[in-house]
Amino acid sequence: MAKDHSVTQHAGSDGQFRRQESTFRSTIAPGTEHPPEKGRYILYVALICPWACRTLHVRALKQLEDIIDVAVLDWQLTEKGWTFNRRTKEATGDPVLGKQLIREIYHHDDPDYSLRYTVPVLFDKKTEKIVNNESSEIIRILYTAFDELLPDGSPAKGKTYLPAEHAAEIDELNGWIYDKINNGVYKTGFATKQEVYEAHVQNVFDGLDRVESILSDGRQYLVPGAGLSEADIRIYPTLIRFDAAYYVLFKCNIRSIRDGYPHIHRYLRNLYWNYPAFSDWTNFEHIKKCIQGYSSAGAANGIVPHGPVPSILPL
Ligand SMILES: N[C@@H](CCC(=O)N[C@@H](CS)C(=O)NCC(=O)O)C(=O)O
Repeated sequence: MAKDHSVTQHAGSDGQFRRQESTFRSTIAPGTEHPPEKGRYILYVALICPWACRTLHVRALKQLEDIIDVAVLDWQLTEKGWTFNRRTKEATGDPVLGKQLIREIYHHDDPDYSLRYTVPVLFDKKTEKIVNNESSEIIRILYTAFDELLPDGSPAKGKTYLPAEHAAEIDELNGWIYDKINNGVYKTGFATKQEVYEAHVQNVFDGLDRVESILSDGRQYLVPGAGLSEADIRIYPTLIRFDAAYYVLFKCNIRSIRDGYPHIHRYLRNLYWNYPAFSDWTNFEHIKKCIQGYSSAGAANGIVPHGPVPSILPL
């Protein structure tokens, strides 16, 4: 059996949080161990998690709701990791193996697995194996792997969010947005030394300043020529959680999006209000509860912060 690590410890002795490399990195393709098949795969997710939600947004954009199943975990990251507790109406339990904890899914595949038990997990119900636990790869799998199963005439068929002619530009944005914003908020929030926190919080706001300046020409998408693209899909889950969660929980509070970044705020509300694939899979209740979930040992005292009110402003 794998030895346990501490789920609640995120930073090393130098006060720095370093995200581990995901280890399940297979794909879904015809003729492989994991061929595309309706109803064969399930995504294990927590709705508080931005990495998991990017896979849900793509699942919805690609109209794969009838093809790939979803299991929603409880909102709280406990000392045993994510659980299948069913305290909210969204929580599904584990419909495949009937497990109680996400770590049991990992150990079902690999009894020796001893790294972090993260979501999302893309799981093959037939082989009972984890296909992939890296969201940036899962979304790319979803762009194409199931296209042959989509009905003819479906606008999602053949639609990729990484068009070849814009791939380099999207990758360039992904690189620094990951470092400064997506992962930047975690590096800030999990820092356990003041000077480490100070450096990272500045980095987050440098990143937001840069995004604000890109969007200041009024564009609706980060790469206008590509329309909605992976760059937007990857930044959205962090931006939508920013004021409700990261501003409070991770002390990313130099400015809020709502009051400090008019162009990002406009851009974010456009994505939320005009794309059900984003809003349907944005659950502010779970997002706000995560503050309680992540801070059980800290000053949160089990209280879920009330604001911001409303959770998102109208367009
Ligand atoms: N590289 C992974 C990161 C996923 C990740 O860190 N998920 C967090 C939730 S937001 C998690 O499950 N954390 C549990 C833990 O670290 O114990 C991905 O993008 O898929």
